[in-house]
Amino acid sequence: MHVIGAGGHAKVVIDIIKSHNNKIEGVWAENCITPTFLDYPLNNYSEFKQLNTHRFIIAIGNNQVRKRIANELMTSSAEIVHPSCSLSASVVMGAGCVCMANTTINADVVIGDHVIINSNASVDHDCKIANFVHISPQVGLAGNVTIGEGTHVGIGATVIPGVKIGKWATIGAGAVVIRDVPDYAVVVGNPGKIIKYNKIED
Ligand SMILES: CC(=O)SCCNC(=O)CCNC(=O)[C@H](O)C(C)(C)COP(=O)(O)OP(=O)(O)OC[C@H]1O[C@@H](n2cnc3c(N)ncnc32)[C@H](O)[C@@H]1OP(=O)(O)O
Repeated sequence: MHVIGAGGHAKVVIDIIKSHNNKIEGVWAENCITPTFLDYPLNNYSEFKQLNTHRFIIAIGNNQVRKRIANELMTSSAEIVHPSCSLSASVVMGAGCVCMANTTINADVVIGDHVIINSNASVDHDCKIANFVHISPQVGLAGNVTIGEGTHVGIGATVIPGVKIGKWATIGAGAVVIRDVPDYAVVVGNPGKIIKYNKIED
């Protein structure tokens, strides 16, 4: 498996790949400031396309960067699921997703492409999570929550049933979201309130 990215998120993804006894075939980064990453030689991402392989994971936590690279590569990529993840058989998951340790994803959840479900997060029945979303560690999504493309739900946030969160929004760490959130909104606190809007071109 090839890993694109050489930051903290990539370290955790590499651990998951190794937990399945799969080999790390190469690590690739846009800015190779060091010759190695962990124990692996660091390769320049600009040369990755020439490999023409679908055995890769985009291990970059930033949702916009992950989307740009996914659009550049245009091939399906692997999904990485930690062995401790509790995944309902009815979950539908797109390409390039990462589910980290101790995540729970319950019945009829639909997850798009290149989504991160981070450690100890809980995604309950019938949630719909669009492409390039990041659900941070310890997040709790109740049933029937909808999350739009590119949104980042911060560590420890909670979302009550049926709430719809728009695209490229940010939910602050520890927020309790009890109302729908518009596109690009940044929401913090309990109950969650909008403090500003992201300036993102998607
Ligand atoms: C494995 C991993 O590491 S996964 C990564 C997980 N990362 C996260 O969970 C990060 C989540 N990010 C946050 O919570 C951030 O604080 C954000 C995105 C909500 C806001 O960040 P910024 O845009 O830099 O806002 P800034 O720090 O200037 O704060 C603006 C105001 O909101 C308040 N605020 C910021 N974050 C929060 C929060 N989580 N809860 C309550 N209030 C908050 C600040 O106190 C400040 O209030 P003030 O104007 O009265 O002083």
